[in-house]
Amino acid sequence: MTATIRVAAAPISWGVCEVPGWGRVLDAGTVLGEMAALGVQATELGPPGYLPRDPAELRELLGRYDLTLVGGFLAVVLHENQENALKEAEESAALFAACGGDVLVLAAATGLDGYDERPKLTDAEWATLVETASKIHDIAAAHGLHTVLHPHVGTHVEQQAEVERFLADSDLGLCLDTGHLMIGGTDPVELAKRYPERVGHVHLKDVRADLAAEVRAGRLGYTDAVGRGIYTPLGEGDVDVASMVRSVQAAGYDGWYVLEQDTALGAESPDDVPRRDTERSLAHLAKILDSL
Ligand SMILES: O=C1C[C@@H](O)[C@H](O)[C@@H](O)C1=O
Repeated sequence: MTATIRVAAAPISWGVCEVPGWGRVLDAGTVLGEMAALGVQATELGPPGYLPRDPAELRELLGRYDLTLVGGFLAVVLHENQENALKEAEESAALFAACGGDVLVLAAATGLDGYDERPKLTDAEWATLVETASKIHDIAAAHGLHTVLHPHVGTHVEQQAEVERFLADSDLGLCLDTGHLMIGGTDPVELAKRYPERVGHVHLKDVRADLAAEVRAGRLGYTDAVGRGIYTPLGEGDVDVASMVRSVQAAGYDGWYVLEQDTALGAESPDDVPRRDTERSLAHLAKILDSL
């Protein structure tokens, strides 16, 4: 029997990223049209400037492509300037909820542009980070959303010790992003098995282990690694996606599986790369579901 799961896509697979100067950006009509043509049901929102932020306009646009909204990613500084983080969270949560979203995916931004550098936090700043995340959880809950912390390269929750520290210090669930976890040195399958009750959202990515090791060792910058193809379609890298899906399904996970292959389109990259790669990921996922 084929298991039924909720599958969504994310704009980053089409090169749409919150990092200034990341790469060539395809227009929203192309991205949404291709998502719909591939048969995904929903999308994460993507960064400001990509889709309208007026709820009625956004609902109308997504509706035109038969897509619903999962929620969205909010990378914001949590370790200082709490008032600003709470204001941004309130605005994002109100928008996600008004458009039918159910999850706020939070990342502990450094305050620098991009994900290549990471200043160290003091214990006091870490405590503020945890407290701000908890307050954002409450703000989102008031809008009917759940909040998950997304361990992410180039943020303050990247490496295994930081993921474990966050799990110990906070009650929040995690966005289990198989790619960012692996690059940060955490085995996503093992994490999912150890903390099944903390998996609140899933971003499915595949990653080349050789390039991930170079990034971890500090011999390759993250942006350069993305340019060299550290992210691959599902099934073509070194993440055990099948075991991950089996493990979270067996634990009763019933949230979204968001297909995300972080992509930076160069001036010469063909426009059809994101669609082709996502199609390959969907085919791999379908095989996994057939085997459940
Ligand atoms: O969840 C995510 C949102 C993206 O926009 C971000 O750049 C990417 O790395 C990611 O994992």
